[in-house]
Amino acid sequence: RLSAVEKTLIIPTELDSVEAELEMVELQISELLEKQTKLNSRKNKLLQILEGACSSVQPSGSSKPPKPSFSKQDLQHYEESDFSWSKEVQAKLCNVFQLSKFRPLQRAAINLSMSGKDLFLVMPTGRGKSLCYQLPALCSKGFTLVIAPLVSLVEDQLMYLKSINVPAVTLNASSTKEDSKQLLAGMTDKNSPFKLLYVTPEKIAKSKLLMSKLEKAYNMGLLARIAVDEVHCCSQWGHDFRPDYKLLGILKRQFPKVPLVGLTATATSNVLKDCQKILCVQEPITLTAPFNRPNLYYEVRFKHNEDCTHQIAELIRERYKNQSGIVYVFSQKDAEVVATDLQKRNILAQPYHASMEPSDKSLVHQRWSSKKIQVVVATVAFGMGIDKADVRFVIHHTISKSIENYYQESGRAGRHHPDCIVFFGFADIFRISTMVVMENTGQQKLQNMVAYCQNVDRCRRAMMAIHFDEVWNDDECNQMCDVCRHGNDYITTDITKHARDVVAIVEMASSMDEKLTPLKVCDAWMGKGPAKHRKTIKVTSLSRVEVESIIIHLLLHGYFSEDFSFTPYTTHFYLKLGRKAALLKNGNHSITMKMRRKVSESAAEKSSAKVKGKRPADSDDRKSGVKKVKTLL
Ligand SMILES: Nc1ncnc2c1ncn2[C@@H]1O[C@H](COP(=O)(O)OP(=O)(O)OP(=O)(O)O)[C@@H](O)[C@H]1O
Ligand SMILES: [Mg+2]
Ligand SMILES: [Zn+2]
Repeated sequence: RLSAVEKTLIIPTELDSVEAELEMVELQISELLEKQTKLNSRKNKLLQILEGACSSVQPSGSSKPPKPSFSKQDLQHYEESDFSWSKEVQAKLCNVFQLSKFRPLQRAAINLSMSGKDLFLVMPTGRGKSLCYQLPALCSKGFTLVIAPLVSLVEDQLMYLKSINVPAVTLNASSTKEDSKQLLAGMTDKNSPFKLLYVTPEKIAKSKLLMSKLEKAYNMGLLARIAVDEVHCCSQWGHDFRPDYKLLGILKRQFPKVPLVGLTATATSNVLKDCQKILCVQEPITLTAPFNRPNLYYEVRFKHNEDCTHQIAELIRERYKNQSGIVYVFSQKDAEVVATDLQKRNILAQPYHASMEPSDKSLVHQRWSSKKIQVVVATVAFGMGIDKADVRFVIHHTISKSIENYYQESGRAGRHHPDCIVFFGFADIFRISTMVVMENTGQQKLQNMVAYCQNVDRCRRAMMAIHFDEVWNDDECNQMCDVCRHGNDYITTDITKHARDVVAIVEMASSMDEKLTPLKVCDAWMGKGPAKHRKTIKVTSLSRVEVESIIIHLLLHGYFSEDFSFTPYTTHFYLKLGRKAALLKNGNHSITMKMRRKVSESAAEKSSAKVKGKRPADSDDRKSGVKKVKTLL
């Protein structure tokens, strides 16, 4: 038997090696999971392609004729506006919802639903799915039952509906007895005191009283429709499975004659098939609005902090002369500052953010819509109800906090070949990161956005498509993104040595019980840190942009990770070693990275001044004669 002393000597060593091995196992697990996700998405893609191929080569004499699916002609029929309810629908669109026209597929979805069909509606986030059940609810006898996953989501909807005087209610844990009683009575009132009843799926599962009232309303013909929002939550294969959604099959079983509409922004065909089974819907029609907006040009530019507003001003004054646009910024303060900066440069710009008086906000909106001002410098608060066809540019002064947000914000651009440019700044990543620190998947979503910006070799649309789980063919971009337009304007480099050097800096700091922010790490690595660090650091000769790109790459790939520290006033972002950092100890491990070729800045600037009216990408295009290309590293 080991003596106590021997134990204290031997066990720590073994513990170390077990821990190291565990780390490796965890790493392998996470890599396998990543691989699984990729393979699954590839599988789905192949299945869909196969599905398409099979249906087009179906032999005519085959024993099982293909199921009649919803054809283009069918869709055309439902896009018409000569149904018996069309006049009322149009009037309510204008008078109640205060919208001038439908967005793609909204009319078809509403007509299908009004015709009593079961429907799955897949439409990108922010495109107006809610209208597709709210408007029919107003044009039908009785009320519509809406299932939504979150109380907060329901509250948002109720607030909005209240503001436009649509009677809607919810039954949840915080409803008082008196309210619940009144509400339940309303369900069987022929005069329907409300047109929409929102509940969470738990409520359906748990409240027998609710089910019995629904039954009664159904028998009286007052249950007009069932809407299941975020319908992908039914399926375990979806990205947001909620067990209570599994029980919603009861609705179609109990109320087979009530049309159901399921809504989601992201669902593959397999997920939808699963939802169909779970919800017990026989033959739903699926309408899918393509996420792709072919006329938008997507571009990412590096942000060199001080002159970002200058660059934006140049763009607005030259390329977008007299044309409307939006500049999205990170904070209310930024909105004020950037707007003032632009004004100083003789651009008609005004800020827009949540703390402004409602009357001021609508004044800015009005002035912009009527072209009295050219640019709105806005936080994300600027969004609701913007539908201006001639928005020529949407420039992001700061990256969005997720691809979903970016898609939605850049989507505010109009129909005439607008440019969507995002300025990708190193420091901004950490500002946003600390802002979303409390959100469940905040960091992951931000990382995806950062990866979108950092990407140099994949079509921007492809990146979004993958994110939204869409089938995508790279040719469809038509060179309408900077990556497609510039083809192979990047190089692949081995950065292992650099990675070791910069990881060593963070390691050194932590051995001295110090924490470094990403900016401090950059400085230290470039030899600008405090003297006590400089002795032990291998100072790099890389440029600032290169240094930043490498740190971002290491962060995205798990060699670094975020280390938050909270004070009563603010949250700090420090870098610490990530789960993969240990791999660098292995002499055989290597890291490669794809980087943009660096165009000599003065040359780029000169040519961008010349290409008035051309697309931004042309300014640093190889074709435009900029030959001074210096490769990175
Ligand atoms: N036809 C239209 N014209 C202009 N704006 C519209 C139209 N239809 C809807 N909108 C606006 O679009 C915004 C987003 O709508 P909605 O909340 O229904 O999106 P959604 O598709 O449900 O997105 P998510 O997937 O994020 O839930 C709302 O501000 C709504 O007023
Ligand atoms: Mg919605
Ligand atoms: Zn592209």
